[in-house]
Amino acid sequence: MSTRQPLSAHRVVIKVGTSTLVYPDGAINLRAIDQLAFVVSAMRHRGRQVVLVSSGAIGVGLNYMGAHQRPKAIPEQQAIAAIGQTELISIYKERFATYEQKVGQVLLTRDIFTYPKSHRNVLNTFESLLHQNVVPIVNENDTVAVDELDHETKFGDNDQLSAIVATNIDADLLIMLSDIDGFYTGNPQATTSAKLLSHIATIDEHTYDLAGGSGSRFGTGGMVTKLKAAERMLAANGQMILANGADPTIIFKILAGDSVGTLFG
Ligand SMILES: Nc1ncnc2c1ncn2[C@@H]1O[C@H](COP(=O)(O)OP(=O)(O)O)[C@@H](O)[C@H]1O
Ligand SMILES: N[C@@H](CCC(=O)OP(=O)(O)O)C(=O)O
Repeated sequence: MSTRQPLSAHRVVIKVGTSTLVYPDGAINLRAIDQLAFVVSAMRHRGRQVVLVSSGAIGVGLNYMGAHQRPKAIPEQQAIAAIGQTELISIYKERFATYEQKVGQVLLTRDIFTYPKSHRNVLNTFESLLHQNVVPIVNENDTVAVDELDHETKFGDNDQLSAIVATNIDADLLIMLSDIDGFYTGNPQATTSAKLLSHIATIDEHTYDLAGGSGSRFGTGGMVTKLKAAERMLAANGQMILANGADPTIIFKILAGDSVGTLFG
């Protein structure tokens, strides 16, 4: 199965989507969160530096409030995210603690890196956390982010946020876990004949033609934002792997060079 080189990346960003953390019926996938804590802790103990970018605030918030539908109004979504983020991070803290791994919460907006002083402060925070062997758990600061056209802090896109974080902290590899085995020649939910692409060296408009929107009820990005994230990584001479997060121990296979998911770059 091992058709790729093992990935020696020292600094790795892992992005995990709502679809990995929340079941389609709205329940929290505690097993996935536990496995994630196990894998990330193991990577850390083997000398890698890992940053986790985790979605799920809205999905977990809906579950916590016993709601089944994502509210339409932005303030209500932001309130649900505030509630869910608290719950999400406390689950992470507890699960990571069983593997003797400390975590720190970092909430960011996408434009943070465009302001020199905040940029410097955020980078210093990451460096300090990593230096202290603490795993930063990042999400968008959903209560601050706004949903305005042409405004960079558009609400709800952790795919691009993860690539912005990865390129700014000079991570070599972005592992993006979703609810699908990788990038297909079309949205598999709409096109049954769609085929998995194992390697994409360059991204152009033809690649975007193959990408569709989100397949889950609580996720936001779909494949377009994942391609944009991959483009950012490639432009910074990094790599991105899109793989299925149903079993987060797939990360061990990815790092070993097994041919799973789609490798960009
Ligand atoms: N070309 C494609 N290849 C794979 N999945 C695609 C493609 N186009 C659209 N999709 C959809 O994108 C979904 C993953 O995006 P999303 O629902 O936002 O997940 P996440 O919550 O992990 O970010 C898949 O489940 C699939 O339905
Ligand atoms: N920040 C929001 C959603 C962000 C988002 O991009 O969601 P997803 O498409 O599942 O990665 C949350 O935590 O619910």
